[in-house]
Amino acid sequence: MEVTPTPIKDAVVIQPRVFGDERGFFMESWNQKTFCEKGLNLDFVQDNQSRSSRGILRGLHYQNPAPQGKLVRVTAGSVFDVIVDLRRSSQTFGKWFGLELSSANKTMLWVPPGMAHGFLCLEDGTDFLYKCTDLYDPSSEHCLRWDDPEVGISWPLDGIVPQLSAKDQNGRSLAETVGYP
Ligand SMILES: Cc1cn([C@H]2C[C@H](O)[C@@H](COP(=O)(O)OP(=O)(O)O[C@H]3O[C@@H](C)C(=O)[C@@H](O)[C@H]3O)O2)c(=O)[nH]c1=O
Repeated sequence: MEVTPTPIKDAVVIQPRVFGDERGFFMESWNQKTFCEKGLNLDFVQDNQSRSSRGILRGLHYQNPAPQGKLVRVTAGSVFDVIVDLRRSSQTFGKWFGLELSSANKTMLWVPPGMAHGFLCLEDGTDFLYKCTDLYDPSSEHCLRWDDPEVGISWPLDGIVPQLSAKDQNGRSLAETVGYP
């Protein structure tokens, strides 16, 4: 597998090794030893899956306290996945990074604790899978608004009018964010 840095400190793009044959393909989506050898010494305690239609935008979510690191990927369809650094001591505080994750490219993103995370679904029937380093804690969940001008995310909307949950429609700006130290 290949691990590539992103502009956000500690966040990396992971390209798994894919073994294709006449039956289809095989890949390791998580292997504690090989990830550890690449500097990703991770303990996961929860796995999640969501299905979305084209135009659904989930995010940008974070838990504070009890931040979650997330290893994210797509097994059907495609998304534009985004992280925003909320660590006030980080040189990239307030900066965003985004990339396409799809069943075709099989790319994964390691989202370290301290990020707001979300995605725009680009295809109907998209399945989004992720492993988390901490448990879901509704009492500590927050939402950074997807279109905060101070963050300035360039979403690939291409005519899409994003559809958000009621909770996400009430996301806060970066200035109002409960950030991390
Ligand atoms: C996130 C989560 C939700 N739920 C429940 C609560 C609610 O009734 C229902 C849907 O929850 P949400 O609307 O928060 O689901 P969703 O908008 O998909 O939330 C997810 O968005 C992406 C972008 C992330 O990064 C995740 O960490 C998570 O916040 O599922 C759990 O039981 N466990 C969980 O871990």
